[in-house]
This record gives sequence, C-alpha cells and structure tokens, in this order.
Amino acid sequence: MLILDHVQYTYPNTKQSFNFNIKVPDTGITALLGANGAGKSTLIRLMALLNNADHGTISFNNRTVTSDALPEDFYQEVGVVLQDPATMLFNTTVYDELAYGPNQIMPSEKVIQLVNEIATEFKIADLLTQTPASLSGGQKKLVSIACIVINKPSLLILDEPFDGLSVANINHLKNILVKRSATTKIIIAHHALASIIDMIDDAIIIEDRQNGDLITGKEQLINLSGLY
Ligand SMILES: Nc1ncnc2c1ncn2[C@@H]1O[C@H](COP(=O)(O)OP(=O)(O)OP(=O)(O)O)[C@@H](O)[C@H]1O
Repeated sequence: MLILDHVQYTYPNTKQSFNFNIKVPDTGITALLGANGAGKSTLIRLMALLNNADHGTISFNNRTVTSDALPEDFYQEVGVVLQDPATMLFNTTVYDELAYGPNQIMPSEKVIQLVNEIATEFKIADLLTQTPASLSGGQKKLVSIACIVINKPSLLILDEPFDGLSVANINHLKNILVKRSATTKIIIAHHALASIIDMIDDAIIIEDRQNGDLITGKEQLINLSGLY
C-alpha cells in the first residue's frame, strides 16, 4: 500500500540527510522505532507528503505520489497526526474541530451524529463546547487524533500518539486503535517498544537517519524491546 523506494531527503538548513527504502506492511499496526533524532518524524513528514523527497519515489496504493502532483483524495485516504497537536487545532470549539472533515462530505444531521459517536468513543464528549486552546496537552492530543480518525482514513499515521496521556487514556487509546486496525492500516512512531509491544504487529527500525529492518514476529520484537 505504501512504499518508499530509495527516498532521499536533506533538510536545507541543517543539511541532515535521510535515506528511506521501506515497504510498509499492508495491514495491522506497524511501529516506527528509533532513538531520539533518528528520523521518525522526518519519515512521517515524507510519508504524509508534507516534505518533498529530493530523490526516489513514494507510492501509495500503486500510484506514485508527490506533494506537487497530489492525488485529490490523498488526504481522505491518509490521515496524519503530527507530534505537536497544537499545530492541528484551529477551530473555535472542539465540536467544530471534529466536524471540520465530515462537513466537507456529508449533511449536517449526519455530521452531528458522527461527532457524537466519535466523542463518546474517545471519551471527549464533555469537551465539545470548549475552545481547543483551553485544553490540557493530553486533551489536545486526544482531540487531534479523534479529528483525523473521524474521517476514516484507510491509512492512519500517528507521531507519538501516547505522549502526554495518562495511563487510563493510553490504555483507552490503545483499545480504540487495535479495534480500528481491523479496517485501517496504522503506523505509530514511538520511542519505547515495550510499552506498545502488546498492540503492534511489526516494527520498522530507523537508525542514523536510515531505515533498518522490518521486524516481524512477537519473539523478535520482544528481543528488541531492551534496545528501542
Ligand atoms: N525542521 C527541521 N529543520 C532542520 N533539521 C531538522 C528539522 N526537523 C528535524 N531535523 C533534523 O533531523 C533529525 C531527525 O529529527 P526527527 O524529528 O525526524 O527525529 P525523531 O526520530 O522523530 O526524534 P524524536 O524521537 O526525538 O522525536 C534531527 O536531529 C534534526 O537535526
């Protein structure tokens, strides 16, 4: 579904260079693992076409995609939540934030129903009338994820989704993602394998700004959990 074929990228200012050659497994939950600064967020920005590769190709569902030739439906199919949720929240209320995507494609009575369903699923119904800027860091994180999940993307990419969440909310979000992974491919960048090993199917290791191996199998993942 998502393939990065010899993708190279260099930040113009810091000259940090990255090389990614990755075939993301088509189903389940894939972890992106690596030390701080290894390149997980950079990889996500490339996958999401927020940064343009200097060389190589990215293909999604057998189509080559670039931000210059963006397929019209790309961001309906691919939902991305970046590390800092504040960058994603710009509406007046949490309700408007959640309704933003659905409002583009369905009538308002359906939107109301869907927003209420997702707010219940994420346990954020009591926040609907609040302004996003007034939320706590963890609440912003949950709302920003719910805002993308509500659009039912076929590929969901989450950069450090559990950062800043309480244990109860981490467990709740894990349950939501595992349930949704039956119909949605999910990629999660995370820096502590042990804390997500129960929910992932495989992992891509990023080392020194390059991708390493695709790790599959519970035993192999457990063997790595002391390192990542
Ligand atoms: N906007 C930017 N401009 C220039 N260089 C950047 C930028 N963002 C990241 N870099 C460089 O790329 C490197 C990798 O950063 P990246 O955020 O991709 O790592 P990461 O694996 O997500 O790290 P962390 O686990 O700490 O979030 C950094 O060391 C930094 O020097």
